[in-house]
Amino acid sequence: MTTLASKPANLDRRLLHRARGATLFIGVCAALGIARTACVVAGAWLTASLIAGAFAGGQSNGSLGPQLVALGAVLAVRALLASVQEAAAHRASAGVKSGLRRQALQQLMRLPSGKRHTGETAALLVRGIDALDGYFARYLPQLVLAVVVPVGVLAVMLAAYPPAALIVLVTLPLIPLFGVLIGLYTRTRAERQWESTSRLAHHFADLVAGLPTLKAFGRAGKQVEAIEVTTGAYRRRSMALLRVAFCSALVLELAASLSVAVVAVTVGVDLVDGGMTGEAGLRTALLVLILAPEAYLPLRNAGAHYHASAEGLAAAEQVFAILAEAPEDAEAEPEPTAQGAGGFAQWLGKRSAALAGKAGAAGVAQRHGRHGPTALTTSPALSHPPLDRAPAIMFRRTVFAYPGRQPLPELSLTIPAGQTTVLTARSGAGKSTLMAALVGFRQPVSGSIAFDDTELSGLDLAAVRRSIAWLPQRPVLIDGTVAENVRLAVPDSRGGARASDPAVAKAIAAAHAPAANRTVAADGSGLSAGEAARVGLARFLLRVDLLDPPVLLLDEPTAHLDGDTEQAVLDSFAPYLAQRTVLIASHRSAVRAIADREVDW
Ligand SMILES: Nc1ncnc2c1ncn2[C@@H]1O[C@H](COP(=O)(O)OP(=O)(O)OP(=O)(O)O)[C@@H](O)[C@H]1O
Repeated sequence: MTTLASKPANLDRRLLHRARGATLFIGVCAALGIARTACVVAGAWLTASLIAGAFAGGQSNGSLGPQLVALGAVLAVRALLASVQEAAAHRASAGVKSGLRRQALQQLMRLPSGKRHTGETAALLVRGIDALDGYFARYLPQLVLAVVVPVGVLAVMLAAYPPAALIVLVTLPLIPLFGVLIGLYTRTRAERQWESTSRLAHHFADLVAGLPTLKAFGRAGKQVEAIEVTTGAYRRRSMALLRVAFCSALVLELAASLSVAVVAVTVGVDLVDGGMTGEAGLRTALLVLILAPEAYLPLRNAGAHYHASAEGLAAAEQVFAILAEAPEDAEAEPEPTAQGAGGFAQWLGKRSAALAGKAGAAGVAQRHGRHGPTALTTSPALSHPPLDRAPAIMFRRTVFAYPGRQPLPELSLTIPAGQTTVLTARSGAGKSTLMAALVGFRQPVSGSIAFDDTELSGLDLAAVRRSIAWLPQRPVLIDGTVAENVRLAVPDSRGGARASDPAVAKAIAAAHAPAANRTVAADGSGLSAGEAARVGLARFLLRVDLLDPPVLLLDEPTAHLDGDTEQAVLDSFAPYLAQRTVLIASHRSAVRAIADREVDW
């Protein structure tokens, strides 16, 4: 983990830089701080005058009335300013948090999947970023006050009674000095505390995900001990951090109290010695005594709130580490099959947003007419796929390799344009890998892939993806209904198109998928393997119908189906094969029967 101690100032700068409106917020804090300083001085002056007037000046209760009203008004304004500052701080904090979350999520979508643990990421983006409230809503406003208030108070004290101002001037730096020393110590502890939080979230998410397996093997009970150990570590670290926070608050309190005591003794001695006499002398003495603690208060508060902000800063450091990561492939988007269902939905969402961005005036079916009268009604917002005709696909001496595995054999293959080719190579030969490569989710280690005469590496990958409908071997499902899962083919997006209910219903019927309102769980439970495969197929058909892509990739489309259903499904997508470059991975004879050619290697 990048340590917070390494570049704290830099982190603050980055935080403020990322925070839209943070500069304005600091400006507001400074203005409110100046107003609050004026209130502090006015309140102290009125209180001192009231007391001195009553005791030394012999003023009657009636003549003190206006001063009492003025004091009440000053206190009310001071309270109002505090609440305005609080509201502004929470508003600024909410803006910063949502901005950071958005940026981190966008970046995570660009980064290769599987690099981070879900539980840890969720804890970072939810609880971790929430902890920034401590920084923006409490620490930062106090820091601004810690600069503005002491300066104002010192100036008044200097004018009223220079010796007291001198004492405050000398002792005031002790507060930030102690604060920094304690801060350096607590920073490491705050980081450890954040590590514990991440580990706990990580462990818990793993446990919940693996619970069915653990129950099946009778090991679920054993996990209670593991959870106890992790939560115990978390509790101990939280308590250690709290202990330090309490002790440091005590130290700062002590330093401030001793300094105020020195001021009080100096003023008291001067009063006794006769250096300050009469109503004016008493008023000055009281003014100095009331103002002295006010000079220390914001610094003490800033020190105390630093601890509240430390966890958020540790989390922010991790968010910045994510933001600084360079995506392996700037164009590449996360692989849906390798991701959680939410990731898949977002991936499709991004695609849909891209499609909406290139929206044309006419519907896809009208423009292309590949389907003739069978085409489903589409929204006019859906775009024309960028590859406007079915291309030939060439693999030229292409080699794929997975980390830690022997590279797959070199492949040289031409898939003719506008034909249906069935790949019948043995299991493990690389059929799925080849399809994933066509949508840019796998890169060959040598050789090349070309659409017609243009190499895939030279094409706009996003545009290529828009020209392809891909049915992976194991389509990803999300928690929801069958219809919601199917609709992910072209999901809703801001300003984007939405597949109509009849279009979804037609795709479900064509794929012989379960009823639209059937509930589906992300892990596929609630559906048989065949039903889940048909939900994926319905999603594929909907995408084909709405986007009219010239390239279709189907990975074992009928693997889990019985003979009759297989035939019915094949009949339903037969009309979509014409004039498209279609690649199907399958060994089934019914699938081979609909192909123009077969390829083995
Ligand atoms: N993520 C991965 N990590 C490591 N190895 C992998 C990964 N995915 C696939 N492989 C390996 O790459 C080889 C090709 O796999 P691929 O799934 O492309 O084959 P396939 O021809 O589609 O197989 P099947 O017909 O069984 O679906 C296999 O040996 C497989 O074990």
